[in-house]
This record gives sequence, structure tokens and C-alpha cells, in this order.
Amino acid sequence: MTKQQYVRTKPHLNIGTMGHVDHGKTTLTAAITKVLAEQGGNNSYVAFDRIDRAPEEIERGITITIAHVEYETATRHYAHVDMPGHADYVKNMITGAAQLDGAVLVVSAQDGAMPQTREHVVLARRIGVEHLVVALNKADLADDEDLLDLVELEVRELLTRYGFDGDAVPVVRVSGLRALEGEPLWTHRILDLLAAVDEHVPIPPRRLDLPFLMPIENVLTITGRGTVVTGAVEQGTLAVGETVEVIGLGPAVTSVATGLETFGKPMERAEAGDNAAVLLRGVKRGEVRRGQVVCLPGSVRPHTRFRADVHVLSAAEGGRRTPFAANYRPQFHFRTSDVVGAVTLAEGIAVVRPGEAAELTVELGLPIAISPGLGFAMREGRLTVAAGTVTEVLD
Ligand SMILES: Nc1nc2c(ncn2[C@@H]2O[C@H](COP(=O)(O)OP(=O)(O)OP(=O)(O)O)[C@@H](O)[C@H]2O)c(=O)[nH]1
Ligand SMILES: [Mg+2]
Repeated sequence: MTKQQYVRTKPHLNIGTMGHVDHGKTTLTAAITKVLAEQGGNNSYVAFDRIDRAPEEIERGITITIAHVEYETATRHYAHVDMPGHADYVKNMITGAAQLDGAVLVVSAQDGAMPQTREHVVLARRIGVEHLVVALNKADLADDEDLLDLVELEVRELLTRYGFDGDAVPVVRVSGLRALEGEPLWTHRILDLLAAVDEHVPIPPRRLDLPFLMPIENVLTITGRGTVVTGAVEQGTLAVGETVEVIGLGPAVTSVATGLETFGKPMERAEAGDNAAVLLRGVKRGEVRRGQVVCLPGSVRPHTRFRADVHVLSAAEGGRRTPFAANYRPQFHFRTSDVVGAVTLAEGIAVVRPGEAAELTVELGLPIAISPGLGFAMREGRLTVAAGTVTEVLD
């Protein structure tokens, strides 16, 4: 059977839903696909139980793994990652956020900003999500406009505090649940939200001229065909038949991309910004894994030591309550990877306290592809200890 080719008719963007647990991200994601499907065109409805479909997600009523859906507006094609809000799955949120051009921050109008609202905003800022649109969700439950105004003000202040332009960020009052149930007022609000995303999240410059690089988000086996790796292409282009290298975390693997797809549709060439699946010739499933990057052979070398600027999260942001000292060994999350690393503090500094900024030198337990400017998170157990940016690669 020959599958229909992916046709590039509109600019493609990667967005997603983030925010505190139960504020309505998955419901809103399903509602967006439903409202767009009813508008006609190429969109199809993705129901709630097809987004949160793992047995544990159904049983606990929360999102655990990230899920991708696809839709288009009049002017753009979107890949949308629905991220988990639960504090235990921030790791999966980071993997999702690392692929985004912009995000919808979902805040329940009933609860306002909560710890993971703040934590996600801090992480988004540091990991490179530059543009946010706020969905003030569950607006159907607020019978008082003053309350909505108050929550909106609080969210704008929070965004400004963490380096976004809180006054300019669009805040749209929505009800994912009522839109899903087909109520016209709330259906309209979903379209308003999408219009705000279309307008406010610019198409980022796609670095097509740089060597190909794609962080691996997932590894799949397709019976009879081989191993497929998926992820969002960070830079460059890749055509079917080209040689690639998979690097980081262990020995490099060289292979040839014998097939390329996006959302189940074959394509001849993947380019920066695409959500791609790459079929790797002769690679066994266990030879490659999440956290590695697929790249043009020889274009990047993995590293273990670097210097960074970090913001240490306070307890109210989902961080530690106590300081950490030299030789602290948290996990470091870069793009889709997470590896342990040992921290050295700047000379004369004995400890770093929650809420402070600091300069650190880090030695990772396994080498990964990093370069100056790359954002990362430092985590320990269920806490995000710090969010930072690489300032210098040492070796
Ligand atoms: N009244 C009302 N309830 C809503 C709305 N959106 C979501 N809910 C309810 O809120 C609960 C949580 O919704 P989800 O969509 O699973 O929330 P979530 O943000 O995806 O949760 P996690 O992914 O686990 O962080 C469910 O019971 C929804 O039916 C809304 O707009 N109005
Ligand atoms: Mg969810």
C-alpha cells in the first residue's frame, strides 16, 4: 500500500499545552481538534481517551507521557504536544518543551497559578520556549468576572517575573470541557485561542543551512522494516538515502536514513522544525535510545564538561527547600536526555540557596551533544532544582 505523501502547504510550527495538574490541558487539546474538525478542511478529532490512553493514565486520570496531535489553522500546520502537569512527570514535560516553538500555558480560572504553573514557566523560559499564550481554562465555572480578572492579572505578573512580556501575552478565557460538549460560546473561544497562537507565536527562523540535528524522543520497531527514531528536527535538512550518525550517551552508530515520515505520511526530505520519524538501516532497537541525537556525521562531538548560569528554583517554584553544596549530583536534562552530573561551585561560594542565581561547572557522567546557549534543567527526585543555560563547553 502506498501512503499519501506529506504535502508542505503551510508553515509548520511545534506547540503544546503545559501547566499545573488537572487544569485541563488534555481536555483543551481534544477540544481544539474537535472544533477544528467541525470547521471542515483537513483536521480530524482526537478524543480525550486517544490522548491519555495508557492504562495508568486512564486509571489515575492524569497525563503521564507526552502525546502528539496534528492540526492546521487557515494559515499554519501545527504539531501539538500535550504535556503532563503532575509533579512526578516534569521530566516528560521537559522532553516535550524542548521541541517547542511556542506553548499554550493552561491555567485553571478556579485555582489560579499553582506550583507546576510556575515550574513550567521557569522551565519554558530556560529551555527555549520564547512565546506563550495563556488559556484561562474552566472559565465556565467562574460566575464572577472579577475573579477572572484577578487570576488574569496574577498570571501576567508571574509571566513578567520570569522574563516573558506579561502585558503583551494574549490571555484567552476558555472552557475546554464546554467546547468539547459543543457549546457555541466556548467553541468560539477555542477559535479565539487559536487565532491568538497564529498571531502571537512567530514562525521561528529555521536553520536549514546548518548540519542536520534531531534529538531522539522515541525509538520504535516497525516489523519487517527496522528501527525508527522520532523527534523534532532542530536544525538542517535530511533526505532519504543520506548517511547519519547517532551520538551521545555511548558509542556512535553510523547508518543511512532509508525512510522519512511525519505524522504517518512519507516525505522525501525532513527539515528543521519538522516532527520526523527516521528509519535507520541496519540498526537494532537496543543500539539507539532517547536522549541521543541523530546528526550529520562528524558535525557534532559529545561533551562531558561545561560551565553554566543557573536559576535555582525556590520551593514555591517546585524546587528545593534547602541549599546545595559542591559535589552535588543531580540529573541534568538536555533536550530529550537525562544524565547524572557533578556540580562544582564558583570560587569562594560554599552553598547555593533556593531562589538564587549561580555559576556552576558541571561534569556529566555520560557525554552528550551540547553547545553554548543550550538550555537545561537540573532535577533531583521529583524536584526541579535549577534551570540553566550552557555558557562554555570545556571538554
Ligand atoms: N468545568 C470544567 N472542567 C474542566 C475543564 N477542562 C477540564 N476540566 C476537567 O478537569 C479535569 C482535568 O482535566 P484534564 O484535561 O485531564 O487536565 P490536565 O491538565 O490534562 O491534567 P494532567 O495532564 O494530568 O496534568 C477533568 O475532570 C476535566 O473534565 C473546563 O474547561 N471546565
Ligand atoms: Mg493531561
